[in-house]
Amino acid sequence: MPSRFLFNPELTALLNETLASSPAVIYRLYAEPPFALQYLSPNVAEALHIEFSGISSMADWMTMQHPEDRQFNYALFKDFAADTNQHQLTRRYRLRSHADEYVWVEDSTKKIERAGLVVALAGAITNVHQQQLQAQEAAQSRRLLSEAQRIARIGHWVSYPQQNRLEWSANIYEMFGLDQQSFQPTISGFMAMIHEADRDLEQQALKHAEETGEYDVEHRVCCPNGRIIWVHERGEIKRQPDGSEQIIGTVRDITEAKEMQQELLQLARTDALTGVYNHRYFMETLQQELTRYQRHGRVFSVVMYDLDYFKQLNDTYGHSFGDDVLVGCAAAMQQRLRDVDTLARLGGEEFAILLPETDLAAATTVAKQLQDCVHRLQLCPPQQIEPVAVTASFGVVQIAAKDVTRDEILQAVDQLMYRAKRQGRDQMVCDLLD
Ligand SMILES: Nc1nc2c(ncn2[C@@H]2O[C@H](COP(=O)(O)OP(=O)(O)OP(=O)(O)O)[C@@H](O)[C@H]2O)c(=O)[nH]1
Repeated sequence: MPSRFLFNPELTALLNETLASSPAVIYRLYAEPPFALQYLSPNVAEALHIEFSGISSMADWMTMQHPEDRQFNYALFKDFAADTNQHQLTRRYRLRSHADEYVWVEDSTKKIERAGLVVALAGAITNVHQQQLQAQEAAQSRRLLSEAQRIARIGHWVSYPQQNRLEWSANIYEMFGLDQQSFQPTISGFMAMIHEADRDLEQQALKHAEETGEYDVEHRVCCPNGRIIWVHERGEIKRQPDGSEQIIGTVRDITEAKEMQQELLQLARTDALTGVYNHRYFMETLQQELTRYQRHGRVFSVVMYDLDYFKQLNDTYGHSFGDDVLVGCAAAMQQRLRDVDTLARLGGEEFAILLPETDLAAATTVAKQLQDCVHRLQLCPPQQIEPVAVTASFGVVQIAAKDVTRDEILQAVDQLMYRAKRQGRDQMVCDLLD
């Protein structure tokens, strides 16, 4: 025990006896540098596992501290002692133990004042080693989790539907391009960020969650910075003892995967040479339109066309020029058609067009305009000045029987087109399929 006490020895003994088994080390210092020690409770070795002999001032205490904590800690302490507005200082630092290891302690110092003057500094030091290690471990786990979530583009959230309250992990703010300090998420605010076209999906997912407890949905989010991203959300409803609900979930940025999926889907639907739809997609779309007609009587027509004397064109000007004609012709047609129409290359130089909500008269008008498009193609073969005249033969059919199949439709329009070929080409043959 330090022997330099100002107190009455009897009182000191009493104090030492009282504090001997205390978990906190109690001390008292002079208020002026070098902050000499007035009193130190006798439990230092037991409570903090450190060797205290020879400690008589703050400077000595400093030598016991971890080199990384020392400077910062002393500066903090001196500022506190000098600052008349600061009455208490609490900080954590490491002290060298008997075993030459460092122990985390929490040191809380208060000013003792008499008649407005600081006469001493008194404090308590407690061993917080385990607590600090656990806190550091927890902080490290949080950092790792956050980092892993950032890499995986995942965030986690908790929503409280009854209170319109939403809590987001830091990654979500980053994902949506929002500032965590200034943006306050709410359920209604987030709902407003969901892409209009996906709101029904979201409502269905919420309804499903009410029934099953599980929430699972993919939708787009319109971020305030103008970016539109795709996310996959999964969650579980937790019912609280007070009857309220809480949904805990994750959100994953799947924009890249979605874009790739869309690209692949587009590739799978597209004819590589001309960029218009391919045979398979045309057949799917035709089936859908036929089903709509059978259910709701929504009228539609199909046009098929085939370029005339295309073999001759290939043979004369080369296959590559033939390709240019196919591409140029498809592009001209596409430009003329509506967004709802489906232009597809069925193979070779044969194309088909699905015209929803179009009767035979309107389909015939469209086919005439397409025929003009072909006539107007101004494509010059290599080393030629004059463009080549291109023509096509057209078959046009309006579906007027509900019991037909899509193969029968294709067969019918194909026959009409071949009739146009037989009748001399560069013309169209139109009919009802009833
Ligand atoms: N350049 C090019 N030619 C193709 C392509 N696909 C098919 N062809 C050619 O198109 C030609 C079609 O010839 P045919 O079926 O006899 O038809 P056509 O010469 O247009 O005669 P009609 O249709 O009766 O007027 C063939 O020579 C095919 O090789 C293609 O992708 N590019």
